[in-house]
Amino acid sequence: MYEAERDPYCHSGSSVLKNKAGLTSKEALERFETAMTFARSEEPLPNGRFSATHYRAIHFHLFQDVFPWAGKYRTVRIAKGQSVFCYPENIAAEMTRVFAGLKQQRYLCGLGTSEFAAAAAHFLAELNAIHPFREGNGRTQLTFLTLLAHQAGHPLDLDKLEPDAVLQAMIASFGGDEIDLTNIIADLAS
Ligand SMILES: Nc1ncnc2c1ncn2[C@@H]1O[C@H](COP(=O)(O)OP(=O)(O)OP(=O)(O)O)[C@@H](O)[C@H]1O
Repeated sequence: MYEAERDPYCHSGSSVLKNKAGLTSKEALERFETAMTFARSEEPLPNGRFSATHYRAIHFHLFQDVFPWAGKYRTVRIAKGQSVFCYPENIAAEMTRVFAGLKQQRYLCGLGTSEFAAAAAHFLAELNAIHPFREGNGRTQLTFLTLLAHQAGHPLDLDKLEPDAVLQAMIASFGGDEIDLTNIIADLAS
């Protein structure tokens, strides 16, 4: 049923997201997205209190040149592979819940590396299951995790990051298995 619905984020008859540059080819949009988000990632990132508002501000910062809805929660249902993400009507409440949990855990400060990695993996798995934005969730997750890890005293060495392994670990985390994701974060943090 969802597959048959028209995606208001795309022009009719196309699967390319409407964008600020008016690009209509998937490849051109990907190149544009990569260039613009890279340039924005080199700028100072928005300061914030590691809240849902802060998370949205980071998405806005990275994607402001690309999508008119940067920083805004999606309004359509989305899935990847077998993973069906949070329905749009529940996103705001779920984001509030997950970020309240982060606050309750004192933003993961004061933990040893393995405890930090396990808690960060769980947080990331929950964020991924929500997938609050129509696009750009992965880049926002990684940017936010980098900031969170830094302030928690476990700065990440992103040169060690292996995108394929992270993707497999994220998919496993959707099914409730957070071990690989925990190990990857522990490795990046040490
Ligand atoms: N089948 C899946 N199940 C669960 N999570 C998935 C699946 N496929 C990809 N993901 C996760 O979804 C996120 C990517 O989401 P999205 O495509 O919105 O972000 P992006 O920033 O546009 O893309 P990317 O992270 O690939 O640059 C990543 O964290 C990725 O690990």
